[in-house]
Formats: sequence, C-alpha cells, structure tokens
Amino acid sequence: MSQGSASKPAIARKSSGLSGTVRIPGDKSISHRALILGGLASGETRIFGLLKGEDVLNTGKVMQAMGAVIRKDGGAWIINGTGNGALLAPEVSLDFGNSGTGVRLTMGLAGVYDFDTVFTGDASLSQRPMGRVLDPLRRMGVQVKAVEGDRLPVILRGPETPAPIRYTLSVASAQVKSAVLLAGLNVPGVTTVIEPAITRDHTEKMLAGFGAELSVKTDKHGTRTIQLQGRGRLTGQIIDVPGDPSSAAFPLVAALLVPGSDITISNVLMSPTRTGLILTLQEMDADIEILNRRLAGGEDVADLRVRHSELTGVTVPAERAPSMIDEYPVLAVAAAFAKGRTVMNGLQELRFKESDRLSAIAQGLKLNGVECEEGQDWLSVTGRPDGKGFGNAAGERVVTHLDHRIAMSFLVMGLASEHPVGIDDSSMITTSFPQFMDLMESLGAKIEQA
Ligand SMILES: O=C(O)C1=C[C@@H](OP(=O)(O)O)[C@@H](O)[C@H](O)C1
Ligand SMILES: C=C(OP(=O)(O)O)C(=O)O
Repeated sequence: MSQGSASKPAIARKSSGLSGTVRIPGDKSISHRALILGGLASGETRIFGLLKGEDVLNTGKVMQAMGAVIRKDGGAWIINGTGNGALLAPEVSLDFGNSGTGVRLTMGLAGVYDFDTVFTGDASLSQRPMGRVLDPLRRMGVQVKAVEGDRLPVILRGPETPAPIRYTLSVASAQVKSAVLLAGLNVPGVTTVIEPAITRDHTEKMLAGFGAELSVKTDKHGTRTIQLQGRGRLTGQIIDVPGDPSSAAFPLVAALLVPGSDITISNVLMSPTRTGLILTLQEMDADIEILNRRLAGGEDVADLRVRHSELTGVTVPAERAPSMIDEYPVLAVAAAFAKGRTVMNGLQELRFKESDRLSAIAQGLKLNGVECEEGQDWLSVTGRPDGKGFGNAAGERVVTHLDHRIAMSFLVMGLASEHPVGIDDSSMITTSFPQFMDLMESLGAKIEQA
C-alpha cells in the first residue's frame, strides 16, 4: 500500500447460507520466496499460481531492481535470475509497501552485499521493528543506518567479506530465520540458525529445492539446527504455489458462523507449520472435512468442506502460535460466536504485525458488542452463539490501522452479527488477498464498499 492511497470503508451485513466452491489464491509466503530465489538462481524459474497481492508484486519489483528479469507468460511468471552472489546494486530505494516478509527477507538477501541498499515502506511497515533482522546482520559485518529504534527507512552496506554466524532465534519468527539464511547464501562458510520451536519452513524447503547445500536437524526437544553452506550454486526451478491457508481462513470461518452454510475451499496448503487454525477450530467442534489430500509442488494440499457449526470455546496453547500466527484475528471472531470462553495464549508477536493486532482485535470486538479481555500476551473472548446484539447499530467502524487481516476478520464478523459491522478501510486487503470481496460475494456474503 502506498501511504497516500484513499481509504475505502466497507460494511458487512447478516447473510444467509454461504454456498459454493472457491479456489484460494497462492500462498503469500511461498510467493515471496519463489520470486526471491528465482530472481537469484541461475537460469529460468517458472512460477505457477503466484499470488498477485501487492506485497508479492513489490518483492518482484525489488528483484527486478537488483537484476532479475521477470515476465509473464499466460498464467506463469518466468524469471531469469542473476546467479547467486551476482545481485546488482539497486539504483533506486526499495519500497516494500506494507510487507514485513518482503522487507525482512530482502534485508538478509541484499544486506550482505558490498553496496548500499535503501529499504522503505508504508506508514504501517515504518512502525515495525527491524532490529530482529538487523542484529544478526550486524554480526555478519553489515553496516546499518536506521532511524531510532531500528525502524525504516534503513540503509545497509555489507562488508567485503561477510562473516558466517551461528544464530539462535530469540523470537519465533520465520522472517528472521529466513533473513539469516538468505544472507548466508552470500557468506563464505557455514551459516547456522538455531530455532527453538518450528516456524513455517518454506525457506529451508525451497532453498534445498533450488540446490542449496542445507541440512536440518531436530533434537528431542524440537529444537531445529539449520546449516547452510554459503556461496553455492542455485538453479532455476518450476514452482507450483499452493493456495494460502491464511487467506482460506476467512471464507472458512465465515461458513462456520453463518447458519445454513456449506462451502468447499479447494487447493489449500496443509503444511503442519500452517494448520494451527484448522486444528483449533476442530477442537471447537467445527465441521471441517479434509478432502483429496495430495502432494503439489512438494507441499501437502487438500480441499476443505466446511459447514455451519455450533462452536465451543477452548484454550489455545501458546506453543501453537507459530502455526497460526496470522489467523488470530479471525479466530477471535470465531470465538465471539462460540459457546463459553476462548483463551488464546502466547500472543506477544501479534503486537508487531501490520498493527498491534492484539489491541486492534480487542477494540474491534468491544465496538461490536463482544465481551473480551486483553492481556499483555493473551486474549480471552466470551462468545454468544446467536450473535444477538453484535455489530454496531450506530454505524461506528472498526479502525483497521492499515492491517488487512483486521479488515477481513471484521467483515467476516458482520456476516453473522445482528447489526452490520463496518470497517474504516478495506483498500489494504489487496496486499494479501485482492480477490477477497469477489470471492466472498460469490459465496453469498453481503459485503459492500460504503
Ligand atoms: O515468513 C513469512 O512468510 C511470514 C512469517 C510470519 O511473520 P514472523 O516471522 O514475523 O512471525 C507471518 O506473520 C507473515 O505473514 C509471513
Ligand atoms: C504479518 C503479515 O505479513 P507481513 O509480516 O509480511 O507484513 C500478515 O500477512 O498477516
């Protein structure tokens, strides 16, 4: 999102029985990595099913600015990469818009090169902490110029010979893990990342797929040690991007909440590092049938048949957070319609997303009549299955703070609430799920720009 684009308020109204089959657009995490690794590898990479969200398109532009040649051929994106170690110094500053993944992964990738790179982003991204990536880069010898508190804009310049590091993650973050590994591609010797608890593993899998020399060992406590041999050759690949489970979450929860619904969501990525929401909803008695489990592009995918369900509140353990980190806003909406209380633990990372999601969720729920309590790193929601009194009859709107997941979650809430639920802005939904409005409408959801 550019900072100056106009807001688009939107309203969702009580809907009846959602039905139909929808195909979810490509996974955002895998799409970023496909463009980054394809842009770096020698030879041609063909990507099918790439997400055309703004976050991902910005990553594509950035890779072009560093020498990758990218074109479209029908449904495929074809990339001719620079070859590992051969990125060009960008002549412009790199604008990542709203995307934490894009900026943090590219800081690792390009930051270790012996040239200046300038990283910028929109108002939301400029508030987010970058120290978590800048600290390991500093240890590799990278010079960092950043504003107070390691926020954007940031300028990086790598040393002539960066030093390999052994780095233990202090936050459970796939972005930090990936930044260090991508930096390691241009560092002589072995870069080691130690991950106390597994986060999404797309970078490791895809690096191996592109031919990097990489090993992953997991000990009996679940601690993972990832070792990457630097300065190896990467070779272009064919990549099939599966559907994004974090986007599937919205029609999925909508179908659970709207009485009479029965929908099928096809081609959803089912990596165990991403399915915490499905597991939690099943514990809440959600009727989610997992059909046609298959392998596509080296990942587990499936179709999900989802029917309206009477949900029951649960306690969600802190350890599950990495496997559903982006899904808490919509889980909180599901919890609002469950019988009893739902408690979500281990939510400290929600404060560092496109908005402080923990507080944005609590404020949005309260504005729409839901009883909830926000702790430092937990949220408790007391549900009311019939949605009576939910919504905002006075027309007050949820403040979305440039956060797509807050926007989509509260629109889902409106579909099952007695009164409409409005949001102040829906324009940033295009960062991750440009088809959201059309797809929801095709299922029978009443959502309008207003
Ligand atoms: O690596 C990735 O593709 C992502 C990692 C997660 O962030 P953190 O690494 O900050 O948890 C997630 O929230 C983000 O949407 C995508
Ligand atoms: C947190 C998210 O993305 P990012 O960190 O890439 O901005 C998200 O998509 O919910």
